[in-house]
Amino acid sequence: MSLHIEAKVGDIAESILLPGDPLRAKYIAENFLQDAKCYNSIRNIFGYTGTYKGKKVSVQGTGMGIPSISIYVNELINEYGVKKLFRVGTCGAMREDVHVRDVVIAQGTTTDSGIIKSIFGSSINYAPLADFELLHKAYEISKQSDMAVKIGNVISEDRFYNDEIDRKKLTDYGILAVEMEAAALYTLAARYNVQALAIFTVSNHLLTGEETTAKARETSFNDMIKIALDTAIAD
Ligand SMILES: O=P(O)(O)O[C@H]1O[C@H](CO)[C@@H](O)[C@H]1O
Ligand SMILES: O=c1cc[nH]c(=O)[nH]1
Repeated sequence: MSLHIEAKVGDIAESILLPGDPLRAKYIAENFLQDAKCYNSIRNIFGYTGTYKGKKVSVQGTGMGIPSISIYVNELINEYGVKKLFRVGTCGAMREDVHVRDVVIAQGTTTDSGIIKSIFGSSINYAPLADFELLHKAYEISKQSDMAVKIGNVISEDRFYNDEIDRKKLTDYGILAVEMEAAALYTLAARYNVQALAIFTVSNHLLTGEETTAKARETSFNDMIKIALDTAIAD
């Protein structure tokens, strides 16, 4: 048992999906995994282990923001030996060529979070990147299934409500979308020499104000979840 996860060592698979929303973890366990068992309910940040196509996979909520995901990622890697981590999150589209319900995969992340400065100081602008092997597999899987996927740079912002950031400049420099955790996932995965990939469903559009209905979101979430699970079990 770690401080925030009550599982025993061995209860959590080496490959894990990480939604921010603990109820999305429950949804994934109930709809995609066989024989899923809940191993964590501390703070209602649920975690489950089951099988997908015969292989052991876990899914763990991480909460919102870099401080929260950092706790779970640290404990999963260092206390439970997790090796492949897939964030399955929602994001807000920032460009016209990214649409609501698209799947976005973060090849790299940009961030205004203090995590980079707190590790590297002010003279290094570290670039948190996806694991290339996982990114390549996820891209191939999405192509085989004809899923619309955009791959590129996303911004992991510290504040959900942020009207002071220069979004025009960020989109001019290629940022596709905004979310709140991937930069920490990629930075910690690099630090501990494990593999990580962040996959998103676009839940809203920052330019048009468009949002998804709960039902539409569920279907497009499913594409993201399938890409993550099939990549998680690929050899
Ligand atoms: O849907 P999740 O995975 O929580 O991700 C996004 O949604 C939350 C904000 O509503 C933040 O955690 C953001 O990164
Ligand atoms: O962080 C997030 C996640 C989804 N949509 C947003 O606008 N921001």
